[in-house]
Amino acid sequence: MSVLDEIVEGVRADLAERQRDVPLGALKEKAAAAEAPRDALAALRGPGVTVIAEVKRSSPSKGALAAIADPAALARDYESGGAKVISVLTERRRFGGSLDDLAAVRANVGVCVLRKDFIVTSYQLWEARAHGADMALLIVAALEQDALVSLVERAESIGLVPLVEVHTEDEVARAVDAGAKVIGVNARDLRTLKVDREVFARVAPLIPKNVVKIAESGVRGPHDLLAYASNGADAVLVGESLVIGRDPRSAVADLVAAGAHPALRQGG
Ligand SMILES: O=C(O)c1ccccc1NCC(=O)[C@H](O)[C@H](O)COP(=O)(O)O
Repeated sequence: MSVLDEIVEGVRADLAERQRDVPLGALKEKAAAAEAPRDALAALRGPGVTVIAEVKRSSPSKGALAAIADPAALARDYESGGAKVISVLTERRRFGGSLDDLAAVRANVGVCVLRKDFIVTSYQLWEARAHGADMALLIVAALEQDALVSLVERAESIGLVPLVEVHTEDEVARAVDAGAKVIGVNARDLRTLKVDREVFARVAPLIPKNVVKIAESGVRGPHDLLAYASNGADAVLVGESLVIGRDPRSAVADLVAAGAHPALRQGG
């Protein structure tokens, strides 16, 4: 069984418990009462390279990264550094996250919020919206094509922008076929955990021009952002290097400054 399979197995077990505790009807009522979603597509298409900063306590590849007692405070630092989207890992077993983290971040920042998890059912999309998310991650490698297509449609119908994650050329074709408007190329192979920053350069040219392209994983600082941007990234998603550093606000500000360089794309 691959790491991804193991993670998804745990996610399904936790999900079954939540589904017993909170009926879908109650979740839909909570989603209806939530603040309207913010315009994530506009944030991603804005000028410069958009920085998506992640709240990440631990990971299967590195184990514990940072305690993050107050995810909302970290998210506020990210926002004041210039991040336009905050990614919140809500998976519990391997990443130490929760839906409470998502709600706390939503309540404390004005920018868009992404639910980063291993979403396999529409119930999780309703959870994301009910806890204030504007975007939700859908990982192509974790989904059959029919499920991917219906989750993309369902996410959009409830006001979420789906970030459809790929790692290979074939997965790009599946994401495009599913109607993704935002595709993230993860440099990390979720089956082996190996990070290869060259994957973006190889795979991104296959993504249609009108689709937002996000480079995920492996950004250690401005030089990596610039390399991804030179290969067409509209945004970068950064976790580990921000949470292990001493000053996440300045680390985000440095990335934002690099991404605002006039030689790079200027939005649209
Ligand atoms: O981070 C991991 O080890 C990991 C393992 C298995 C599935 C997903 C994993 N990470 C999720 C992510 O995609 C990253 O958190 C995100 O792209 C940020 O990456 P990084 O900046 O390298 O922390």
